[in-house]
Amino acid sequence: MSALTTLERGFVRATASPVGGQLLTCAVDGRELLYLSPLTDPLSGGAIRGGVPVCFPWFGNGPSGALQPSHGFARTSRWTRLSESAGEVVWQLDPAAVADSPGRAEWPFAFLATCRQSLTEAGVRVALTVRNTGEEAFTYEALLHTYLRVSDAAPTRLSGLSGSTYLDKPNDFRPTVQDGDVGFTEPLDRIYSSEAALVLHDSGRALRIDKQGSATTVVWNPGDHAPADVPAGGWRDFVCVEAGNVGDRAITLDAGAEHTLATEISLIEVLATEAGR
Ligand SMILES: O=P(O)(O)OC[C@H]1O[C@H](O)[C@H](O)[C@@H](O)[C@@H]1O
Repeated sequence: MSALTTLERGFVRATASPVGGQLLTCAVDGRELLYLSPLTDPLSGGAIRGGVPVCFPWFGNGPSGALQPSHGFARTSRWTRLSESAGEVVWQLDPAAVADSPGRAEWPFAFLATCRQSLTEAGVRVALTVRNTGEEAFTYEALLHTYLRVSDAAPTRLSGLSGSTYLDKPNDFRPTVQDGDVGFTEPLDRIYSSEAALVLHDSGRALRIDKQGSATTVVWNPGDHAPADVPAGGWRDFVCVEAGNVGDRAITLDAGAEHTLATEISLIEVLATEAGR
């Protein structure tokens, strides 16, 4: 298994893994924007807990609720590094790379996926392009499952979703309208219908989350019931804000068509408390 890729542009540094074609870390002037669990191994071939996993061609267990692996075969597949420069890496996944992957038989279409990770002046842009290289139309879900590092999830607030409707997963996907900022004082798992840009207010800083080609945003924090590859209390170290097209906003591509889903994470404000540390 080849090593991690490192990127550098100005004050921004990042690392990425061929497993999942996945961005792992991105620091601006030494301030890490992404969470990466200390219990995860980015080269083992299993799902990586943290960074920006690429979920494709389905979200969760798919429209039927029965598909495996969770979030599709792309995140545990080995992607090919197509090109690399100091500030950008492009990964590619094609049918040959997933021929033996669990779940491939349930989604057998001809596709080409590229994931472009480009450093910006204040963070990183991740863009997933999926092309239909076959002769029949297909439908897929995709999600850039971004783990944003925070100093403490509990007082963190996410603005930009007020007035949007979300499906509340823990409550049988009940449609609910967001009133004001999203807080993280309790576990949450929501699928918002929204194309809006967002701002995450941590106690020491603010991150801006921009999206393109994305009709849904998933917001997730597991609270104390975090998966086993998150250390005890580790839920406080991240919130997931995930640009995607899932559920009834899945993408259908005709033969030869392509679609790009992108998210850009930028450090926009550092408060005195963090600037001094
Ligand atoms: O444990 P994973 O397969 O990585 O999934 C982690 C989480 O991803 C998304 O945010 C889903 O909305 C959650 O329901 C899921 O628990």
